[in-house]
Amino acid sequence: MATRIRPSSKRCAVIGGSGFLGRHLVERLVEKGYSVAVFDIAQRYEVSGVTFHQGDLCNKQDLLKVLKDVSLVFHCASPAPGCNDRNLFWRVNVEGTRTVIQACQQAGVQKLVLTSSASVVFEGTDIMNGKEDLPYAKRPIDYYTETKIKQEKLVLEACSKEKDFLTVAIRPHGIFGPRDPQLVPILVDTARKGKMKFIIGDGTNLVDFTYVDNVVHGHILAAEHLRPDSPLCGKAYHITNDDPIRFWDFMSQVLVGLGYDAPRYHLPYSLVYGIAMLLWIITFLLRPVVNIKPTFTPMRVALAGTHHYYSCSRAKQDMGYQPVSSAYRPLDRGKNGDIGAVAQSRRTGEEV
Ligand SMILES: NC(=O)C1=CN([C@@H]2O[C@H](COP(=O)(O)OP(=O)(O)OC[C@H]3O[C@@H](n4cnc5c(N)ncnc54)[C@H](O)[C@@H]3O)[C@@H](O)[C@H]2O)C=CC1
Ligand SMILES: CC(C)CCC[C@@H](C)[C@H]1CC[C@H]2C3=C(CC[C@]12C)[C@@]1(C)CCC(=O)C[C@@H]1CC3
Repeated sequence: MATRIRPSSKRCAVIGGSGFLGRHLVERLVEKGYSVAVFDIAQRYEVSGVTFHQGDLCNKQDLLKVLKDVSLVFHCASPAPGCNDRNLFWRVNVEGTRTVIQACQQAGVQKLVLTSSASVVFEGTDIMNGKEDLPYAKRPIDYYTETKIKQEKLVLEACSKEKDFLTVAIRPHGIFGPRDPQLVPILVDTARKGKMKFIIGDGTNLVDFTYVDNVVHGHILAAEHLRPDSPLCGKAYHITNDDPIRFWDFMSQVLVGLGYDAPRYHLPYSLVYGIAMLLWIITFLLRPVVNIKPTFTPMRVALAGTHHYYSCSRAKQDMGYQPVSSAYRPLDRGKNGDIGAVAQSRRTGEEV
């Protein structure tokens, strides 16, 4: 029987490596001396020493070409949470992740680190200092959450010491930082349309917004601590700034920092949630005729009006996690308005 030569543990692949989080992860891995292959449906940048492979993760043959000589895989690809296409979410997050697992096993990959989401336990009601043992949402609030739950279960259940295939899931929440395609752009777009005048609820709800460097750090620590004898095998880990902030303070600081007015007038949470639900039903019924994208989806309203912050004590205990960038407040924006650039400058010492 032919023996397979194990690739170096510093050879890895990042599926979804062209995305926001993926690119930060790739850059940090390169800094740490890893040799990195990116697999993504699109190539959006170039980094010396990184190889790019354009392909769909639902295609096993495409994946096998890249995974054949890596020992570690990070899977951080997903359709954008705001997209409302159930078939796409199922195809990529569920069927595609099944294909990723099979391809990893067939190629002899030893470790798979999944980017899951803390939203897998969020049902639209308050979560305060939530630990990883909270049950998965029984009534997921949207297709994104529904398929992230399935995806996480698939990856964690595939963990097998006998098969020499170890898995772990990282659950970040509300990631922000340089090149964020979602949080600040959606917020600014909403403000430009004059729709950010209202505070949903009493405005005191605490949430986690997590700086992208911390999320990257959590992923790499998880990969490096994932061994057959470690407690990480087949487990999920919250990664946060360990510094929850009032949702509406964060929003106001970003908006005021960028020259917009802070939201001022309060609206009752249940009223706004009810309207968002009604709008969602109407857009669903009208979808065969016209494709409308409401700004205030039930998921966004729920996130804006409830507490949702999580404990990262399991990550501290099992992998020595500590936030690498903590005392950041979004008011400290750069000259160009890129709030993430400020936190990055704290790390690099550059002026922004
Ligand atoms: N941004 C956030 O606040 C949070 C994100 N996450 C998770 O983090 C991960 C990364 O998210 P972001 O970087 O924010 O998103 P992103 O949209 O910037 O990156 C996702 C990447 O996946 C790629 N991709 C999508 N479908 C693919 C397919 N079929 N085959 C190959 N590549 C494909 C896209 O081209 C993109 O480059 C996702 O799994 C997301 O669920 C979890 C919690 C919070
Ligand atoms: C329209 C306003 C009420 C809200 C504008 C800001 C929102 C765009 C963001 C506030 C919390 C964010 C968030 C996510 C996306 C962007 C927000 C809704 C996620 C859903 C991204 C994917 C995840 O896994 C969980 C995130 C939770 C927080």
